[in-house]
Amino acid sequence: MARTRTPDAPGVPARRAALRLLDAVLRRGLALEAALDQAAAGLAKREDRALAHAIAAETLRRLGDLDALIDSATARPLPDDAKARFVLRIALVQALALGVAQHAAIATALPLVDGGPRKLVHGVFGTLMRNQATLPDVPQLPRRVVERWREAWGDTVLDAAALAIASPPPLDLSLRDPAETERWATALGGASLMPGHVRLDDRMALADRPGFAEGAWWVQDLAASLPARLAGKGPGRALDLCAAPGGKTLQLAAAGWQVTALDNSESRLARLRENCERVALDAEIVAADVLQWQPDGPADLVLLDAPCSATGIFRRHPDVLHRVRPVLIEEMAERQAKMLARAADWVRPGGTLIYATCSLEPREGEDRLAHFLDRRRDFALAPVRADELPPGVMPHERGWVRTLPAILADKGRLDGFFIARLVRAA
Ligand SMILES: C[S@@+](CC[C@H](N)C(=O)[O-])C[C@H]1O[C@@H](n2cnc3c(N)ncnc32)[C@H](O)[C@@H]1O
Repeated sequence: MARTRTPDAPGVPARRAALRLLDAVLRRGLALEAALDQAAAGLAKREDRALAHAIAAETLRRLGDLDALIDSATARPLPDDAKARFVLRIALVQALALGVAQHAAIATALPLVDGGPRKLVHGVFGTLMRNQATLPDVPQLPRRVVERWREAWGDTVLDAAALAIASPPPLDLSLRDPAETERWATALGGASLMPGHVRLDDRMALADRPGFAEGAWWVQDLAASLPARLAGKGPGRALDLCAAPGGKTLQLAAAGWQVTALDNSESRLARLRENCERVALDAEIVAADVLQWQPDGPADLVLLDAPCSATGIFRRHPDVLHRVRPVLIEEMAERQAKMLARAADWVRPGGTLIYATCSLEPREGEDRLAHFLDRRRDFALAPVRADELPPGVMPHERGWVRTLPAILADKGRLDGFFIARLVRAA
């Protein structure tokens, strides 16, 4: 006979959704954002959905430290996938990182154990609280990430990456009109790191901020805004490949390009369309697969913001720290090589190709560029100059851009991006 569960007390459904989210990321390898709709399906209130997301995201940022605490308080380590471990992570992260009162954190977590070891969970949580357990100031990164990034970038960048997840990332805005940078930085109470950019530190709702309704700006990480900045100004025909939700489309359109924005995700294109409408900028929108589609003719500019492991945006998407494995990186690198080969064919002689990924994996950046230049003698790097980048960000000596979490450390840091600008021989 099916067991009926007594209805959850207030506060429990959000924690149950957080548990489903963690399960989706850690046991099924899904992306946090992709799992959110299903995990939070039963939650009527937006605040509950936001709380479930915040608990899961902070748990993923702090996973190693939470597990170390749990292991310090159990006689034998709980299996990695034990429900008791998941529930303890959820209770502890609330009490130690999210400012939830201890009694509320444990009272709303215990019902998640269902028929499991409630006493054990209660006991471990109680012991840690009595011992005044704390989380370290600098979170530990997962071992696999440490190994990969140490080899690629060294210890300084690794330390910066750990520090980068200790505090919430700033919110960057791109302005429709860079000439109005000072005006909007003042009106929004933010700081500008280069023309057309404003950085905010508070978490006020976007729609309540000056300039939102009139479409004066859109949310876009500063590093993510660099590829389209490096395209310069139109006029000309631009293909924005893998365009949704459209940050770069808006930049290109605002800079005077006649943009065709292509993506294979209808739902993400719907957001691109909304963004274009709000900001009153125009683009031709195409729902298609880069690996199948053909344009009518060549373009002056092709920007390929290729799908990637997204490990460069680990501050906002900490799930990548746990679910991205070498096999996924290789799959992505292969797809990027195919996309880049097609994108290159669509650039007119003398035109520009920009390749970008929000990844901290050289396989998706530097290696892709080397592989491409080896095969396409009709393309050469158009070296990026320091004065095209925010002060404090330098191009690589060979002309591409690699942003790392150690850059602009005192100003809120940057996401990890790789950007190469190439020209096709005339
Ligand atoms: C890094 S995101 C793009 C971000 C976007 N350029 C921006 O600035 O807002 C990568 C995009 O690639 C799209 N994508 C993945 N595979 C694709 C394919 N085969 N053809 C077209 N788009 C694809 C995804 O739907 C996703 O929107």
